[in-house]
Amino acid sequence: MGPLKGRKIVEIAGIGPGPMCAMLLADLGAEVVRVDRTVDSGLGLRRGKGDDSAYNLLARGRKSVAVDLKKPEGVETVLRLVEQADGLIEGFRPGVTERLGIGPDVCLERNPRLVYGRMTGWGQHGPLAQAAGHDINYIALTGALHAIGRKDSGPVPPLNLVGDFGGGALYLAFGIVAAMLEAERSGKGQVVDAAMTDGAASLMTIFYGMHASGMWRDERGVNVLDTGSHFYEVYETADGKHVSIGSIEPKFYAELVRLAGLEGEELAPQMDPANWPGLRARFAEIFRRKTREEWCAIMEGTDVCFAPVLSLAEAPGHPHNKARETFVEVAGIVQPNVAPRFSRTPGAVRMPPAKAGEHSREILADWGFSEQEIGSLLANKAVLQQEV
Ligand SMILES: CC(C)(COP(=O)(O)OP(=O)(O)OC[C@H]1O[C@@H](n2cnc3c(N)ncnc32)[C@H](O)[C@@H]1OP(=O)(O)O)[C@@H](O)C(=O)NCCC(=O)NCCSC(=O)C(=O)O
Repeated sequence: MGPLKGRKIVEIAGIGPGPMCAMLLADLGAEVVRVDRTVDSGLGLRRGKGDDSAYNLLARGRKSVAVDLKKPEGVETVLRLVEQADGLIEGFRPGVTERLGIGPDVCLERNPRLVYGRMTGWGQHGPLAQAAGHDINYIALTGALHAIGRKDSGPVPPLNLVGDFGGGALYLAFGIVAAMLEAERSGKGQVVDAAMTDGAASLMTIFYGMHASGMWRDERGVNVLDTGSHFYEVYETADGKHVSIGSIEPKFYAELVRLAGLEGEELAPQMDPANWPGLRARFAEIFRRKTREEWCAIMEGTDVCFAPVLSLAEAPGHPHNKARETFVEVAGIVQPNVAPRFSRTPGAVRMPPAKAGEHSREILADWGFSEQEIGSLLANKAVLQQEV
């Protein structure tokens, strides 16, 4: 099931955004084969409890073949998968796949329709292209990191959501799907260069417009949406928890004022930034008077634009999330469900994360390798079968 059913993708396993992109495509029905390493790269998930791979949720929905790409037979194995694929995902430093022998030129020669998806931080070229980095560095270069945080605080890294996942995985997924659509018409594949700096910069588009118009000051924590205003804020409640308020429009703000019990009070005008610190102090004092639950009873589901701030442990249990099955339990682990939703061809979490090389024999057989070929690849350790 899923709108990408029938599409075949080869994922050369990496970290962070590449696996997330592969997960998104697999959730929507693509048949993704994950090419893992034959030895532990040391880049995997750090051990929490139990078996690492079971908790590596970004690896869900697809089978794994473990291939040693430093062996010519391993390279040839991947190229044979590539011949049959619609797309490929890789997330190494620029030049790594070329040196391994699975670069875009070689792959597109084997399969001219292939969409070759490349996930990096800095992109395939530019002065920083060869430097190591992580999300925090990539978003630092886009204006995004500078903009996030409170007045008088330093920048606050927004987890690795903006670079790895928003600016990286999602743009690569979008790029791969767009290029696959184009390949259907032209018969030609191409390279998709998804750089997290480009993606994170793209996510900042609206702020560049607001800045150019004079509506956004190039400082943290003094603007409408960056906790500068009192009506787009999180407030602490009597029990030390928090609620989120997003009452931007005057009619929704009026509802906030009413349900906060401030209707009778002479409040300074909402939209003048000069009034924001004073109004924030007033609302902070009001919200501290009741618990989060009590505020939910008053404001949740109204047009205040309100929601309780839930923790990871709490979120899956919220009635709205439960009603919509926003979270799902797979193999005993609660996790976010597939998004978005399709009316005719819904996606699904098809399987829990595989161990590296768990399906090596099965994948190769499915993709047309003979018993003899599989036996020889296993014998010379170009491919490893993990026994589970
Ligand atoms: C993350 C990295 C800095 C990690 O750097 P390195 O550990 O030095 O890896 P490189 O990419 O340079 O090279 C990968 C090496 O793995 C080897 N390699 C890969 N697959 C295989 C298999 N199957 N078999 C054998 N060898 C393999 C490959 O030949 C390279 O080795 P050699 O042949 O010996 O060179 C880089 O991969 C990178 O810049 N990637 C793009 C951006 C990125 O993903 N950033 C992190 C996002 S995650 C994040 O931000 C976060 O988690 O937080």
